[in-house]
Amino acid sequence: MHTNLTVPIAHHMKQRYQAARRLPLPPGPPGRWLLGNTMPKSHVPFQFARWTGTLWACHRIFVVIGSHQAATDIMEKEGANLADRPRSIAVQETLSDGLGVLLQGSGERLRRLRRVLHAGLQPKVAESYEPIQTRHAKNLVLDVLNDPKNHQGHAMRYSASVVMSFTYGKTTPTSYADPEVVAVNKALARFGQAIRPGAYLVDTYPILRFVPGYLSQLKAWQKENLALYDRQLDTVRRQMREGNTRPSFARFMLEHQKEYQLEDKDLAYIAGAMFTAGSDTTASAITIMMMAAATHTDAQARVQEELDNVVGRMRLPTFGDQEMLPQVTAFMLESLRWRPVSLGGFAHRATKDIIWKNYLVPAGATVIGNHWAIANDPEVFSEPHRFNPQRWIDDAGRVRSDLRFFTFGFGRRVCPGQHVANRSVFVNTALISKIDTLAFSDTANIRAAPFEICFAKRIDENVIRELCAPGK
Ligand code: HEM
Repeated sequence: MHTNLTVPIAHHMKQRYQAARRLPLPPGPPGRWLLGNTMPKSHVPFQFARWTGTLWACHRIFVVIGSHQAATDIMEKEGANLADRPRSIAVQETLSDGLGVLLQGSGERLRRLRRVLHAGLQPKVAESYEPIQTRHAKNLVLDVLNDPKNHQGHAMRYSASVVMSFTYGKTTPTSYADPEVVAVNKALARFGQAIRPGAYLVDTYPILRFVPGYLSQLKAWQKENLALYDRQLDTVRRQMREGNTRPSFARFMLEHQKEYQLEDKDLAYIAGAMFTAGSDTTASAITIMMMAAATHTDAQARVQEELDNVVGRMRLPTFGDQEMLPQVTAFMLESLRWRPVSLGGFAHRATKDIIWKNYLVPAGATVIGNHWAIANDPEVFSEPHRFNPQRWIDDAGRVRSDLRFFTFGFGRRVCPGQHVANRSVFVNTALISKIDTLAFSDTANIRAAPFEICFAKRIDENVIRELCAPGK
């Protein structure tokens, strides 16, 4: 948080808070008298990263956290007072019928959901999914070699297949055109669209929910989603009755439904949430890692050297090698810091007043840890714009245990899928084929081995045509 920024100008509100609680709010960007700050319409995370501090909008207080220290002190240490989410009428109450995990407010239901998520995704269980990840990562590498242009599509197929495998025990390699994957992706796209800040005015003006027809589209999607998730869980139930299920998260929940006090609807929704939360995110992390590899060949060469030394070329790297592969781990950690998947972070809500360095984060405030700003905090990550995996390595050549980035969010709402996700990124980083900038023909004048580049235009082609027209 930049304490040198000027205070917001929604003065009357600010003074009320200060008088009541005697401490100032963290300073933020200037806003307009009475109206407070105008919320950005696009590229919200980047805009918020420039605006760290307190914002006022629509009579709500937003505290945007942009430094590593403030994230540690507030989001982590005060995690118990920030486990709540701001109310979400459009997505949580309507589209998800109050059943979603990501936007569930704090309290008894959240505790039950997180308990079962933790049990089904904790490190020991995540370890049991490693063979699934290894198998699909090998397919990903073969797909990339076969059709390099479509590497992003392959990463998406990888992530979708892995989620479907460990959630429902699907064994067949999932294609992205698989009707089931198409259906869950449709649900995911609708969720993604609805959750965009400002997508539904009803979250600012709750009265709108009484306007006839206003929420009807979301309600129709809600029915479709629930039917889809029910069908998927029913398949596992049927397989259990027939005695031919494989271990999966869904089976685990069905077997322990009583113990975790979950209703049928909860189960269907939690399993469905695995895809929503874990598919695109993982694909994006893998693609970022590949982007880093393609654009930082020196850093990648170091990873390849380590792989050659530790694993050699007669076998593939495995999870068992990770301890001995600090460069692979560092490359992955740096990719996740360099371009954080959850760029803007998810909103938490303070349920108690939090005091930080003589500032007040008042109860009721929406508190957002801005991953982009924190990743670029020069106090912790020197030259933050540089992609430098070595920042994660200590003097003894090991992965530093004293440095961390908040790839998976904060405190009590930290991503429960992190152990599964990290394994996916690790195994794909270790398996990804080498980008060799010394791959030339053995001839007097060298010729580069085939490689692909995507060109983006800087100048519109019509302008180029015009400039190149005869007589110009
Ligand atoms: C690289 C991949 C992933 C990234 C970067 C990621 C990141 C995140 C972040 C930032 C949050 C919100 C944390 C906060 O509110 O502070 C979150 C929540 C969540 N993630 Fe992930 N995630 C990934 C993969 C996964 C996977 C594979 C799963 C499931 C297997 C998963 C399940 C969830 C769930 C259920 C939540 C909601 C938790 C809650 O609100 O209490 N995520 N994730």
